[in-house]
Amino acid sequence: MEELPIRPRGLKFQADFITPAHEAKLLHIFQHELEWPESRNPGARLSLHYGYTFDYKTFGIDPEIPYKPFPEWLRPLIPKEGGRDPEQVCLQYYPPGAGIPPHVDTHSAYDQLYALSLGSAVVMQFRHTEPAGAKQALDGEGDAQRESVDVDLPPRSMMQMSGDSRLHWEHGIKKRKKDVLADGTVRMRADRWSITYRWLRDGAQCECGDERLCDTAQRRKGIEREYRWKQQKQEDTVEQVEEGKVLGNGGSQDENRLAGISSESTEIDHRHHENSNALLSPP
Ligand SMILES: O=C(O)CCC(=O)C(=O)O
Ligand SMILES: [Fe+2]
Repeated sequence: MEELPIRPRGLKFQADFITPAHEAKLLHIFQHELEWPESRNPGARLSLHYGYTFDYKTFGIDPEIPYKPFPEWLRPLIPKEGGRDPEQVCLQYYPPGAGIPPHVDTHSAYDQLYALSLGSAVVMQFRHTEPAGAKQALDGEGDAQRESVDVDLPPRSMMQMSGDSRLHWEHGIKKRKKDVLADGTVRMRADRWSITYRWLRDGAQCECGDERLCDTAQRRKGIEREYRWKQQKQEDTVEQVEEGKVLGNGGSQDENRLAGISSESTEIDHRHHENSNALLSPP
């Protein structure tokens, strides 16, 4: 696959991964043979999952949910570069006007990531937030700087998110019925399907260290903070004993929670975390 010569780096692309005739057969299957879940909100994105289900409590495969074998039509659509079959494949349907909020696919859970587009073309936004103080001349926003890049996803194209595009940029699709292209053309959206392929990361820990986007880095930071907090508490206690002060019971439950850590970890669905600056609770 060819890497696109753009920021974010690491975005690889293959146009015409399948023929229009093959695509037409798939769309027929998607529209007439598959049972889609009932939509809670009319006009929203729908998802069907194949393979294993990831458990966000244990950060491993959910043993409660049986493996769902890949259907025959899916087999020829699996990218070969992955080496082995992906552990998880997600088919999504986007009616015109549907989107997916900006997110990064959970770092610790998943390693490689590919997505095949079918039906309508759509514009996907990649965005990157540079922490305050970084030199790049980007759009200023508060103390951080945000860069946004539109990537057009034509039908039948396969995209791989690797490197920066996988780990350090968020991606999403705006909820709207039309896209405005780089040359100003307004393009109406129609029905779109995508197939996302995910390979589980060995050991379920990511080493990228990006505290904005990486759940492993965020969890480690939380544990480190708690450790420092406990150390400090111990040192204070020793000082108090030495000074002959009266001791409390070592801190209430509330105090023992991590200080200053928000934990809004929004899930797009059960297999997939929408990014937030989420910090997980200590294990
Ligand atoms: O619809 C797509 O092309 C990608 C969707 C996505 O970002 C995801 O499922 O994680
Ligand atoms: Fe994603």
